[in-house]
Amino acid sequence: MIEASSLTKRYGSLRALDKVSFEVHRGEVVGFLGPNGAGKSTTMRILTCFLSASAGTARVHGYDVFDDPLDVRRKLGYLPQRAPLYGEMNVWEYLSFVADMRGLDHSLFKKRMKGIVEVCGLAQVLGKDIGTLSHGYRQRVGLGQALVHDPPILILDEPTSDLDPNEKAEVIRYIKEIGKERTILLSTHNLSEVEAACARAIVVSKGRVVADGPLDDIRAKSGKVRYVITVHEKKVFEGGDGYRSGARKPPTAQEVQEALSGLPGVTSVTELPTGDSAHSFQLLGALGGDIRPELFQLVVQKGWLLLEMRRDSQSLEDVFKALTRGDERKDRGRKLITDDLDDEDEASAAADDEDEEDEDDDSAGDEAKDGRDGDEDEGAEEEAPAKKKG
Ligand SMILES: Nc1ncnc2c1ncn2[C@@H]1O[C@H](COP(=O)(O)OP(=O)(O)OP(=O)(O)O)[C@@H](O)[C@H]1O
Repeated sequence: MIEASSLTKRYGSLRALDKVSFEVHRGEVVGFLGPNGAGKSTTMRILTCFLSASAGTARVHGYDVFDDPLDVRRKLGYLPQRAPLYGEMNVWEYLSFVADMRGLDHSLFKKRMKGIVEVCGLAQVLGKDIGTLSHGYRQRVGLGQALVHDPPILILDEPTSDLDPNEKAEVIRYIKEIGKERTILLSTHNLSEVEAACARAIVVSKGRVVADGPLDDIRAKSGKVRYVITVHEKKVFEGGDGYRSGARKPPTAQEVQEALSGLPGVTSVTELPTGDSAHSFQLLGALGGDIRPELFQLVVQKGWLLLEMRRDSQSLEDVFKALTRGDERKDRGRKLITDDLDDEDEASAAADDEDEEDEDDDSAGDEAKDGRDGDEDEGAEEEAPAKKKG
């Protein structure tokens, strides 16, 4: 449904995308992950025909984003980072306006609205001015506008940024619902959202794809497995049994740490924050083995009171950090275009750079014109639609 092939994008001397390639298949909800400045929005804006690539190709639902932008736009709904909303319109008027722009006749729009209102949770606010809505509701309206023409593919650029935790959870719930029948590419910084909504993720760092696959495969990328063990620090049982009796003294954190570090296969032991009455440690070990039996034996032998023991592959967050380490907002170290341009790239770079000097996030729609498609009106439609008079 989405196919990006060696997409490269230069902004002046900065190579924002460097041969980005991936595919998204029918029915998938794919997380598009990366730190600030990794190139997520740039990729999404190319896929949605708001920006032209400096090199490479992209197809959406079989249509080329450069050659067939109108067909591409018919097949996809796009929620940019800042949803294109008009504060003084009420929700119904706004969605009806978007439907007009999409060429939907009114009866079809009304029919569609039933589903959209339900799936985006808009029933309570249809008559309210958008300017008076909370961020969470505005994002739901943004989702609604992306769905008006019933597209099979949705591209959502950080739809939950700026939302409070409750609003985030709500919007993710609606995205999951929408994802039952559609293909979705969802960019976010929030790893728990990816874990909640997606089975697969693509991780980008410094303009390159550094991981692409099912979440479990990405978690396993570190090749390490994590154990968490928590023992009680001073538990005394009613009947006098527990640490107070016999030789069993409450263990100190140092004692526990040393004993855990001595287990075979353990590569690192880190203390985790806990309440006052427990010692908790994270252990890293090789993916192949399982040291839980040895852990259990150690606990028994030492007479510790075990509160928790679990084993999981490293968290997505750990792997994400490892994969994108050194990717900084300021683009330090990002490859400059003069590094390794081929002749063709170099010839077009100067012209592209001139075109792109004026680009900023609010000038959507003015970029798909550098010789690839030139369809400016359509480009302006989604991200900054011209408002209808009257
Ligand atoms: N119009 C532009 N002109 C010049 N540089 C740009 C422009 N848009 C983006 N960039 C740069 O390109 C790189 C990729 O930006 P992009 O917005 O695609 O990243 P992102 O992963 O979406 O980041 P964020 O999560 O912060 O939105 C960044 O270094 C950014 O500063």
